[in-house]
Amino acid sequence: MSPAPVFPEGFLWGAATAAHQIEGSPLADGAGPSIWTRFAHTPGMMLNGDTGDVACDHYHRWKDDVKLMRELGLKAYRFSVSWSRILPEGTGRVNQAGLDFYSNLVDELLANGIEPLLTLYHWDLPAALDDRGGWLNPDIADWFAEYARVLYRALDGRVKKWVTLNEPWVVTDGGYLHGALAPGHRSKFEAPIASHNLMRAHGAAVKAYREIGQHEIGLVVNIEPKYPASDSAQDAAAVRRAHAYMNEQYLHPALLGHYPPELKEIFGEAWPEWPAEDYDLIQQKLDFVGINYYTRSVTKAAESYPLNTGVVRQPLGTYTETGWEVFPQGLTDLLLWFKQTYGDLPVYITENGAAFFDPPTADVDETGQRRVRDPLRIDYLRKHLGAIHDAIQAGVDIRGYMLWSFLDNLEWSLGYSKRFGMVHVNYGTQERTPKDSARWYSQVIQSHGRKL
Ligand SMILES: N#[N+]C[C@@H]1[C@@H](O)[C@H](O)[C@@H](O)[C@@H]2O[C@H]12
Repeated sequence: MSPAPVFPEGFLWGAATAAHQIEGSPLADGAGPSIWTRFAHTPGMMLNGDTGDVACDHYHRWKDDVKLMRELGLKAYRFSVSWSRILPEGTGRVNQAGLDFYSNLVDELLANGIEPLLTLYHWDLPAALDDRGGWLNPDIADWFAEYARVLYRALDGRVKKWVTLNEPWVVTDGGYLHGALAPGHRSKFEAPIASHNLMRAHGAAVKAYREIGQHEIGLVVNIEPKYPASDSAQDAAAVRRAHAYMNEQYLHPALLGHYPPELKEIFGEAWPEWPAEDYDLIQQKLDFVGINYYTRSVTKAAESYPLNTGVVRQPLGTYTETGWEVFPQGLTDLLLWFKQTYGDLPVYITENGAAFFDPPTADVDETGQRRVRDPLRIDYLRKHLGAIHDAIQAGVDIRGYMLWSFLDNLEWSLGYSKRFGMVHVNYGTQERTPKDSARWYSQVIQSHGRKL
């Protein structure tokens, strides 16, 4: 029997969400529309025509949700702020009601012994800024820093862990290259510009934090290990391109001050030469990096735009509802790569979880209590926490784990069709029901990981 895993003293056990995915009421109390308010109301963009107009109604149920977090024993909660609740036009006028919402949420978390981790940008750009070019306009670095300063001045001290951007790769790959996500652009020329401006904005926000803040700030990236489908030179080159495009495109400029050379190869004429001062702005000292991990990709050379790579489905693999292979070893491999490439910067696993089929309404067990059995999710979480522990044992400085997600929620353009929550949401009644995985995670937290 292997000894029970031991996680470091102070390891932070939590869960994560994002504003547009859970709050609902996107235009309440003076808030301005975001690109997701617009995108969701554009016919054909969202599965089943779902929108974030109601979502989990967290905008009204936040106190009960925090109470449930405490009952489940969460020590931390990662959430995002909707920029257009704070600055309805994206810059200028501050909407005090929006600021009050998040200030009250932070106070309630702290009153319940839960540490807030605040993400400034989780994809819901103010529509008013998109009208001015959004992430394609270089001025957005200043706009983002202005927004960040409003929050730093209002919340720093109560919030001690800040994140600038969530998954810049998804913002550009989904929103500017392939068009599946807001604002729905499809341009090989726009994607590198959006990526670069996201990273400039990240740097500007970190720089602003150093002038105002007293605590910690970092960047959250979604990265996944790329394994070659064969030992051919073509597949090795495909892995190199896919790895650079997803795993190095944002971490390299943020931590090393340059882009991987493969990006010029991938984008060709669409890859600009950036001024040196941009790299100085982007490469600001960080206190941590957040890694969102879900799956791996077994990668082959293939005709595709613009990477010329393909993903090979594994015949003996286990796959989630989103078609992602369950591969915990990939998380250990990735964390070891991170340490080897970027050094001993502290890491939080800021998202990890899986969508498996859960019923739209909870069952009722023999005692008359609502219940949602989700053994596949428990197995997924147990194995990935084991993979994290292996990386810790190998010397990676991992400081915490934020399960994705606290609640079932709006899975962006997939609507409510995918359930990632440890807590089930009946979207008809808004009833919350902790799934078996939530009860299991409570035990993990209480035992500090020994009861994996
Ligand atoms: N898909 N999926 C689940 C999850 C998504 O819901 C989050 O908003 C993103 O940060 C990240 O993509 C991961």
